[in-house]
Amino acid sequence: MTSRAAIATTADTKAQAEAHKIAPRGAHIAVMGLSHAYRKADGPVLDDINFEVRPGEVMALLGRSGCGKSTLLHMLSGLTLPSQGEVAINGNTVRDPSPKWVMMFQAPSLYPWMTVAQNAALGLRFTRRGDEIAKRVPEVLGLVDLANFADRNAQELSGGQQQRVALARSLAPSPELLLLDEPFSALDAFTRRALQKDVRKIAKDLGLTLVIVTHDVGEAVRMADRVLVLDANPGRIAEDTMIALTEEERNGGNEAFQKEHSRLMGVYSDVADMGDTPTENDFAQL
Ligand SMILES: Nc1ncnc2c1ncn2[C@@H]1O[C@H](COP(=O)(O)OP(=O)(O)OP(=O)(O)O)[C@@H](O)[C@H]1O
Repeated sequence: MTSRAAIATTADTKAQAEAHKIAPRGAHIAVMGLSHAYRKADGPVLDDINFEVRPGEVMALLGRSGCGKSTLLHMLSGLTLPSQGEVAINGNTVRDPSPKWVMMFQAPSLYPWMTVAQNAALGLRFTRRGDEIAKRVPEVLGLVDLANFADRNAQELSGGQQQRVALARSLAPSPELLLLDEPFSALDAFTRRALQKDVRKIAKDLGLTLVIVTHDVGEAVRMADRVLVLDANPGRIAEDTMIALTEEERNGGNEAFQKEHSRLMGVYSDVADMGDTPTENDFAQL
């Protein structure tokens, strides 16, 4: 007789295989000698940035307000072109936005009068892949845990649920790369943590590459395999560090997490010249 555990394992494997069919392998990113000035007179916002992101890696860009994180993310997406240097994705220079790399922002920007399913379908409509909607939308709503909300109006959802719809809309065209610009910063702590965990899991299950901009050390420790800490005026990479935690440890409330959080907080404090070290209060928020 087949055991329950065996059935569960088969189902998991099938779900994973399906998930891998949904999205291709994550993108490889190479940033080479990138510098940028919005206006010559103001001097560079970013100066000589060089790094690579491996396919399937989750990378956090951590830095103080104004250090150029969003500017760098816009350059990864092709929304802004650098004054010098280049971004290459899978070996091709990025010159324009593409449905293969999608951005998510703090505001989910849904159409409130449309249903969840209609909003989730927009990415496919805009890329003229309307024929895939019937199959893809239920798949991505399942991934973001909103399968039962397909027919609800977007305005009836909570902020966290709306961000899940925005995520489903981003995932529908099967991107290789997700670029997140502080997407959870307007949410309460519990909703934020649930989304941090789920987005990392989805990226890992699908093999997507993920780059997230944040100034929240806890978010970087929970989500990232690797963190680039940016210096300001001009923005430069001051530290490139791995987060060595298991998936379970990333949930917080354990010694390994607190150690990584404390270490990264120390690095960030030094780079950002905040002159403070982690306190008991910082841990109270973990
Ligand atoms: N379109 C623009 N035109 C001119 N200057 C800009 C433009 N966008 C950003 N800047 C300037 O570039 C610098 C970096 O801005 P950016 O938004 O990239 O920083 P950030 O690290 O993402 O900040 P935050 O965490 O507050 O969002 C800032 O001094 C900002 O004023």
